[in-house]
Amino acid sequence: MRFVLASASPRRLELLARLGVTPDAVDPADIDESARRLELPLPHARRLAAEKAAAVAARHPGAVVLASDTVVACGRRILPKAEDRATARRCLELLSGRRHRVYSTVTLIDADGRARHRESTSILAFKRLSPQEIHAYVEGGEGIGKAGGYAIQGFAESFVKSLTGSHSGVMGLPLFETRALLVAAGLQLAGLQLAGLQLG
Ligand SMILES: Cc1cn([C@H]2C[C@H](O)[C@@H](COP(=O)(O)OP(=O)(O)OP(=O)(O)O)O2)c(=O)[nH]c1=O
Repeated sequence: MRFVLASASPRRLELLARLGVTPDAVDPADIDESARRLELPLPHARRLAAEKAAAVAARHPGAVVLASDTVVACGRRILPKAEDRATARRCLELLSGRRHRVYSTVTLIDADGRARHRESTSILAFKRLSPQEIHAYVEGGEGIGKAGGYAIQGFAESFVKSLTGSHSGVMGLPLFETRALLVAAGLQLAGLQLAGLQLG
């Protein structure tokens, strides 16, 4: 069975490797990720994971395709993926001293073309960040290319006063939900087998 990861994110490939899964191909969907007017954060994340999976499945008939989307949200507001320093700074100013949510959605299309979906919601509280801390973090560049302008897998973990939910979900691929989808599609998870654990 061919397995295709529909993602350009190196974090997703790394996280998948923790489940003992190496895709046969990595084929980023490259779809329009802009939010629709009045679209709320979770429906937005659901729609994008589904659209990424469908776009890539169309290019790989008969393969199992996994896609994911991660959205950082402050209330009803979707924070952008910070493609430059000015955007990253605005995101951190907004997140400073507040609680926010991170939605990570996963869609898996199996070899028969059936789509299954899971999602994880995390609630994080950031410490209050001084202008100097924001400046230093943004100049360091770690948050560039990341939703919400920060990377929990890096220095930004030290901004997190509390996290309820999924650390891997915040990074981009929630492993609990992903494992369940892979097992349901009949993929062999080497890590679990080596450990002699039961799947399912
Ligand atoms: C909040 C947060 C996000 N991110 C990353 C994960 C995702 O790569 C990115 C969110 O953007 P996404 O649009 O979910 O993913 P992507 O465009 O990078 O990759 P693709 O659509 O091809 O799968 O932000 C972190 O790495 N750490 C974090 O703490």
